[in-house]
Amino acid sequence: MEDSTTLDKAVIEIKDLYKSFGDLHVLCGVDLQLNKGENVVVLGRSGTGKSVLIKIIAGLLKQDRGSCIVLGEEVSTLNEKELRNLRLKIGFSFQNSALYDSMTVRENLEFPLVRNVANLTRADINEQVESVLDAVGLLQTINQVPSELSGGQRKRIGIARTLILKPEIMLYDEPTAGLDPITCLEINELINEVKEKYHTSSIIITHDLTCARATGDRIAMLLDGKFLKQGTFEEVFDTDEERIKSFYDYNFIQ
Ligand SMILES: Nc1ncnc2c1ncn2[C@@H]1O[C@H](COP(=O)(O)OP(=O)(O)OP(=O)(O)O)[C@@H](O)[C@H]1O
Repeated sequence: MEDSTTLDKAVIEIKDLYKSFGDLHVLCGVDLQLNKGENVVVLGRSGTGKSVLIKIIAGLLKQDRGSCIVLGEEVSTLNEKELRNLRLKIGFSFQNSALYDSMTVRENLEFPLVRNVANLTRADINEQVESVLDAVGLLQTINQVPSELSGGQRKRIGIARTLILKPEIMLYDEPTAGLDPITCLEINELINEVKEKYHTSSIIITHDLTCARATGDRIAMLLDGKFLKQGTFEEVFDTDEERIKSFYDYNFIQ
């Protein structure tokens, strides 16, 4: 019997999810719950199906079996209009921040706002752009173009661009990939600040254990198509399970 208080708190509820591509069985009975205000890290080696999982959550792929309920709605049953509405409540931070190179930071941030929110005055737009830039610590870059920014700064602007629509859920795909260790720490801090300031619930996809430890209230370890273990960082890695131990050792001896 489900606990109704737990269900009320869930913003994403995935149950017994399966996804194959021909003979390639990628997800084989995945269960995952993201609660309101929580950061869940999905850890797994390359090719284990982390991106496939994110795409099912975003309605970009359909599962073969099982359910994926996001903000109370089974994603696979939504039509295009319903999907668009749902996606407005989800902020996607992708590996390449995909900013528009020809636009300034200000214009990059205005773009999603003007496109998705009706009846904003010039003052509203300025206020929201400046507020979100301030939140990511980059107000001073407002008139610069992406090519003048560092990789870490571009990542922050990418996050700001998703935050400007005030999403309830953030999906971070490899937020620290390709960044130097200090910048990685700054991005980890930012992910935690976003949770506090914007009250988001987040799934963070990574194979960076430092990021996982710094940002995850809970870690879910994806292996062979299933979550092998879920818990705090210590709970997951304090184990005799060989596959988890080797994942840990490999990451820290690189
Ligand atoms: N549309 C698709 N058609 C066929 N195979 C696919 C498709 N999408 C993903 N796959 C396969 O599913 C497997 C899981 O891919 P996925 O991109 O989810 O891995 P990942 O865990 O995100 O890896 P990485 O960390 O390298 O990004 C891979 O073998 C991939 O080739």
